[in-house]
Amino acid sequence: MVRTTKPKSAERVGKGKVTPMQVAFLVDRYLCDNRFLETRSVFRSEASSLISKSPLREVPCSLIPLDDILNEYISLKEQKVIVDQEKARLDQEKTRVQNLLQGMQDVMNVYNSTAASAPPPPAITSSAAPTAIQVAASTSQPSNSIVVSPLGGAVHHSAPNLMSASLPGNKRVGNFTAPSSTQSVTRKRKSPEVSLGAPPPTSVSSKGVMKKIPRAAAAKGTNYLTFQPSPNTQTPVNNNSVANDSSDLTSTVAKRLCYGPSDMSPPTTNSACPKTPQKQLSPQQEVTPPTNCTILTKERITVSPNKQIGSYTVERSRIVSSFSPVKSSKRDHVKGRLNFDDDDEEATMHSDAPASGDLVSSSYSSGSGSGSEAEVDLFDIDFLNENFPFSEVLGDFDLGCEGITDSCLPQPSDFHMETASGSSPGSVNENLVPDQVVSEFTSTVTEMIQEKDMNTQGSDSMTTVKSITKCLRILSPVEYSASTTFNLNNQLILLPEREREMSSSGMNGVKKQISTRRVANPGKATVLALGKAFPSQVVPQEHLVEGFLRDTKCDDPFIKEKLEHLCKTTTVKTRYTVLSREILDKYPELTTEGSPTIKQRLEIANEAVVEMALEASLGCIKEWGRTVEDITHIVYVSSSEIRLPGGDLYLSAKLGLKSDVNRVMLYFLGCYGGVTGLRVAKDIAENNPGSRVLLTTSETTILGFRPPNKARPYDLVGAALFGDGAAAVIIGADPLPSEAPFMELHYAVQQFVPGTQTVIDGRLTEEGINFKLGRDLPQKIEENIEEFCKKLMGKAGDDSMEFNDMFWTVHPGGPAILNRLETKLKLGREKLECSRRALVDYGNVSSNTILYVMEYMRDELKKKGDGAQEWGLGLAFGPGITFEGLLLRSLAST
Ligand SMILES: CC(C)(COP(=O)(O)OP(=O)(O)OC[C@H]1O[C@@H](n2cnc3c(N)ncnc32)[C@H](O)[C@@H]1OP(=O)(O)O)[C@@H](O)C(=O)NCCC(=O)NCCSC(=O)CC(=O)O
Repeated sequence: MVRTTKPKSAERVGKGKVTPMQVAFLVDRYLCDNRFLETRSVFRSEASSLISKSPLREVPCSLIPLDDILNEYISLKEQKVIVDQEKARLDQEKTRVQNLLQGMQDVMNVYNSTAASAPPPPAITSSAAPTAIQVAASTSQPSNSIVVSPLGGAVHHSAPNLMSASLPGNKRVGNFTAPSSTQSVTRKRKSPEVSLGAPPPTSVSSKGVMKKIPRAAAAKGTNYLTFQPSPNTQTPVNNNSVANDSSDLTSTVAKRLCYGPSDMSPPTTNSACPKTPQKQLSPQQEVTPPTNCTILTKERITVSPNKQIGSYTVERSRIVSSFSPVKSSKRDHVKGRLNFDDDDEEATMHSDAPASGDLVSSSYSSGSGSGSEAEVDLFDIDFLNENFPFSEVLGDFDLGCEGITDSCLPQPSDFHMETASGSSPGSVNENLVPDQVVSEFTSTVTEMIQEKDMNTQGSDSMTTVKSITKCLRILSPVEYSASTTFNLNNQLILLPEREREMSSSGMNGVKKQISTRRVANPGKATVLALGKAFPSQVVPQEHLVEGFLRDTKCDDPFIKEKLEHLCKTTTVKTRYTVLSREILDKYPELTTEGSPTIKQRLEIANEAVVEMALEASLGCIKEWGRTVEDITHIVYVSSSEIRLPGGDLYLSAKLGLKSDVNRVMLYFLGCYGGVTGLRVAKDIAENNPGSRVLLTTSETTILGFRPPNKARPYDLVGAALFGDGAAAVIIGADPLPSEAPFMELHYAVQQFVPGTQTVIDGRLTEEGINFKLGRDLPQKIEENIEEFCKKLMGKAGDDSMEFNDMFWTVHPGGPAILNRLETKLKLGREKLECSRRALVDYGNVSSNTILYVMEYMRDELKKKGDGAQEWGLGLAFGPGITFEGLLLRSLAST
């Protein structure tokens, strides 16, 4: 037993843990052991004060040799350096991983704000928006707020003086004290203002219409007469705008109102995603570390980013075995034998300072737990939300650390990696759908320190083994039709519909259904993205008559009354038009009956349709998320331009498509052209593996604008019904995980009704297009539609399916057509709701309209979730009379 009195603090050396007396004994022992007897004698006399204070005069025999202590000290120092280096390296790794995860989260946020958001509607805004609707003053009076009708010469103080509407065929509305057409067709709709009038006078483009208004000028609004919108009214367009504006896919143009003020308020962006508080992961179970110094940590986090239904699983398994007790006791042994205060006969005592072994293990053992597992529904996590705390959840996630082959770390000879990690870090679930895994990060950090050569007493050895296998698997962000199950390795997997049965009967492990989203049939064309665009001028229906009649210098009360009636019964509330005050100023001959103006009209139209098509295509490609280089084919549909080469080439060039993109131009099909485009794109996509087809439709009514005439009553129908715009979709089969198909084009049919070719009769003349619209069109459609629909339905392979079991995406040629179809097929009132909404919001925009309806239908099907129908029909009608039909399959969540 070695005892000493407690040293006074003033006598302490260094941190006060070793006393001069203890050192003196060690030196004395060293001199004795090495037989430095003379020196020892001198030392003993010189250090007699220290030695004499000790109750022991002689060095205890059991005192550990100084050499040994120093050797151990050096060894431990070396270990500490190694550990510090490793710790620094792991910190770097951690930073790297956190950056990586941040990047992933950013990508997810982008995904969230596009694919997961509802598509935007056409301009117009919520009445609640803090907006002043502005009406442009005449371009000739840029600085005042009075609207001047250049045609009538009258000065008006109200909006009805403004704008024009243009219509296809012979039905056109005139009188365009419209805003300068220098406003871009494609201006962002985020502007809080809906401007009605012309921007500051700008030089009129030689080409006519679509020059962009300088933003600053538009913002100043010096040439605008400002109207306050009614706070209590909101057009359906507004509703849709708010509901759909999040995707930012469409032309976000600051629209100018034509023909006066409206109750429209500016478009708003609605990209907010519901933020759901995250569930806390269940706390890890604390376990008492066993006494073996092996640390095994295994974490697997499997996340399905499907926000609808999903699962997030955290699996942590750690076994922490402390170091060999011998190790710590060795140190204690050393210390103890120096400690003269200890009561223990063996002079062992516990140190306040951590043992060197603790230094090695401390950075890993803190979270020691065992076999904990947390599982959280993605309903509550909102994985794609920007607040999803990836980095928090993943904490000290280690990626890419396989190479902990730091040469300074001794490798244990008896350590097997597989044993430690418990799984192969690189193993990929063989049950996953090909291409479904977007990314997988697996990392194994293994650290092994074997202290073999420490000069310690006895058989002490220290072996530290740390293996951390962490696997983050991000399944396809596509809301894939799948059931979820866990494979043998307990990895979460998603199975497509066609594999579900197999999984339910034969799969081992836990099976858990997290998503029932439908998968497109292999090889079938799907709609992968959608975009739309509109020209700058907005035409509020209630102001159309006055402006149109003024611009066309028509004062016939009969025509006025009839047009007013039709403006109401068409149900249209807003339309967009290329034709503007500026154009009418430049081309006054457009309002003169019989004047040869085809050249002027084409000058305007050719440029305008391509510009709108460009904007719609860009929005669509943005939503799609891939690059223009990935577009292999383009189908361009328009009945509003004529030139060689056609708009397909101009559009391809402006988009920067590859020069070997395969182009198809579909001219002058009329209102069914959008569905024809879908059919052609479908054929291309299904017959060219890997192809991606951009279908763009673009129309303006400028070719058919002309003054009203009693001899052409159908012109008035057109004036009250038609609008301008563009739309685009990407079509492709076998979607990639990064793509988000929402509709399958399952089957397509075109058919004409014999003997009806004169019902819609369009003729190109020197004066533009004359478009005769037969009164009997709704009836002809009614008579033939049922058989046509049944033909399409039959391809779904479900004999029991009835019309009301499907969703209906129908071109809204006019209310009479929709009403007759609804009555004939005994459809529920809600079945044609999307068609009616598109008609109200945009009017009949010819070939584009079906795509606007499809966009609304996409939203509806998503909203319905489980209640959404799987099968639907897409229908459009036009000259011929031609029916174009598609059997559609919704891929929305169910
Ligand atoms: C236009 C309507 C909204 C009007 O409905 P109403 O409820 O007012 O009642 P209504 O049908 O009696 O029509 C009102 C007045 O307009 C006249 N009227 C209606 N349609 C007419 C036409 N095509 N030609 C000439 N006049 C017409 C009626 O004779 C009547 O006049 P009076 O009182 O003097 O008797 C509706 O008829 C309708 O939706 N029609 C279908 C429009 C259409 O054809 N769309 C397809 C566009 S072409 C297309 O989409 C494809 C393509 O372009 O390729």
